[in-house]
Amino acid sequence: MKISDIIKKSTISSNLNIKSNLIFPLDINIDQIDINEIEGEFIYFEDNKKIIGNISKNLIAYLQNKKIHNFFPDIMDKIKEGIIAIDENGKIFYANKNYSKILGIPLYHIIGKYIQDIEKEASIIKVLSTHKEIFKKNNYIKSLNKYVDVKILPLFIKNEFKGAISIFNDITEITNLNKEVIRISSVAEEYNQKLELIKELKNSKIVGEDPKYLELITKALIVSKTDVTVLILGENGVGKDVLSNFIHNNSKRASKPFITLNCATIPESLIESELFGYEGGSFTGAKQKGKIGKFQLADQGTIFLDEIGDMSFAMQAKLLRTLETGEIEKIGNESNIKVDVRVIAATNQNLEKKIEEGSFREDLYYRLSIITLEIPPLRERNHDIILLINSYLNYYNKKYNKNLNISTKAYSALLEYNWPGNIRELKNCIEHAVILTNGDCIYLENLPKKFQNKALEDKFVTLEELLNKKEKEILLNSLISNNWNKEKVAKILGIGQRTLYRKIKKYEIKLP
Ligand SMILES: Nc1ncnc2c1ncn2[C@@H]1O[C@H](COP(=O)(O)OP(=O)(O)OP(=O)(O)O)[C@@H](O)[C@H]1O
Repeated sequence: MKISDIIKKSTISSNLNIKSNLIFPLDINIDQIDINEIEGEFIYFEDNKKIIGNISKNLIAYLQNKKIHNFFPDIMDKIKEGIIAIDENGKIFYANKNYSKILGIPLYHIIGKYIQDIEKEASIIKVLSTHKEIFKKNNYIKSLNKYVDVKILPLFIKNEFKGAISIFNDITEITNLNKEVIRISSVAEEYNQKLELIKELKNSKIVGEDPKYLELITKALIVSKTDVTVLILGENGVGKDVLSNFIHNNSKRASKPFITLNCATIPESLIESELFGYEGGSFTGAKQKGKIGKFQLADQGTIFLDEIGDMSFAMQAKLLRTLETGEIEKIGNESNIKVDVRVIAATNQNLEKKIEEGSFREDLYYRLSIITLEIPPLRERNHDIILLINSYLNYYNKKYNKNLNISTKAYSALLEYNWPGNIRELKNCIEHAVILTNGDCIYLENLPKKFQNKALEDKFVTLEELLNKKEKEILLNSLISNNWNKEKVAKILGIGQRTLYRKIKKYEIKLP
């Protein structure tokens, strides 16, 4: 310890007539003072030939007795920072225990070695030439995959450069925690965007009782209990998104994120960063903070890759690698990151045909289609059309604060329609009608134009077709308005119950 560190400086009158053997230079080390030669109570110190303060002999004796350098290694080992000191050539002459613990290298591998041989890119090496201090926050040490806050100070003795000391904190845990916080808040952001959709899904629930559809839901329920990759096939608007949500919600991952990526709406150039993310500053135009990809957002949860048929061939290879290794390659980050994600993909395209054409990878197809669920189009789920009309009428009545019924004509028109846009089209059509209808009933003219054109086409059918149509309409009308009570309907229409059943079968009327 130096005197200059502990003395209170003040100019002392030179009239004191101090003996010269009581005066020492200010930069002297405590241990260099020979206490036995001192007679008086105080020892005086001078700087530039001026006495600038004194310290009691007792204090000097006490400090000499304590021999601070004996405690020094122990103190240094007890602080949580890692410390290393090198001489002016880079040779390591000191490292505390925490240095060895943080870096996972035993001290005997460090002391006496050159820092240049141990960590080629260590910042302390720079100080050997600049003689300037360095403070770095959140410094990434590549070889150890650790983050540290580091202070590096040059060491001088009598203005001569003698080496450098580096003091650093391991902040890997905090950094990782921070990353997790950022990831979670990105998930929350993603969820916020979907809140409206989720609200709607909750209210509308899954509707479907058609045997084909029920078989599909049962299969989905079995599959949901496993982690296997699922490929959902089906035309636009049949409910692929709904089904993948259903699988996630019934899986053990239900409380974890469900993240969606529509491969058709993301430009080819962005899809890799959307899926895998990138490190800050890894390419021109990259955000400073970097970006967390959907795979990382979905960690422990499910990722839904919609319109997978639109993914580019190059991207398909990267996706396959992730599916096979369970790791992602973040752009700008050399080490791969492990993720635990269940993958559900969907498409309305014929992937086998795409394989033949050479635009879809066969190996990816087999990896994705371990389980394939095909959703039947709405036109093949006659009975579900009725259920969906009723369900959406209910839903939109509530939403728009109305209490509308549907006229028989409008009902028949909806039932006979071919529904190329499937459930989405039906849903939109009911919403359209509910919004535009004043009064208490939705009539044919309240439906979108395409249904009215269909009604006009009726003029060109044969008499028999027209009669059949009318008969079906009357039957349906009676069944609906009598709550599907067949006995009552047969009575009202003046026909036997058997005849009624025959006609129901003939006109393929599905009973609820
Ligand atoms: N079984 C169902 N019961 C009630 N509503 C459904 C059902 N299936 C789908 N829907 C509704 O139909 C609409 C279309 O569904 P979804 O988006 O899941 O279809 P998709 O097949 O994924 O469409 P796309 O091919 O355009 O991606 C949504 O509004 C959804 O709520």
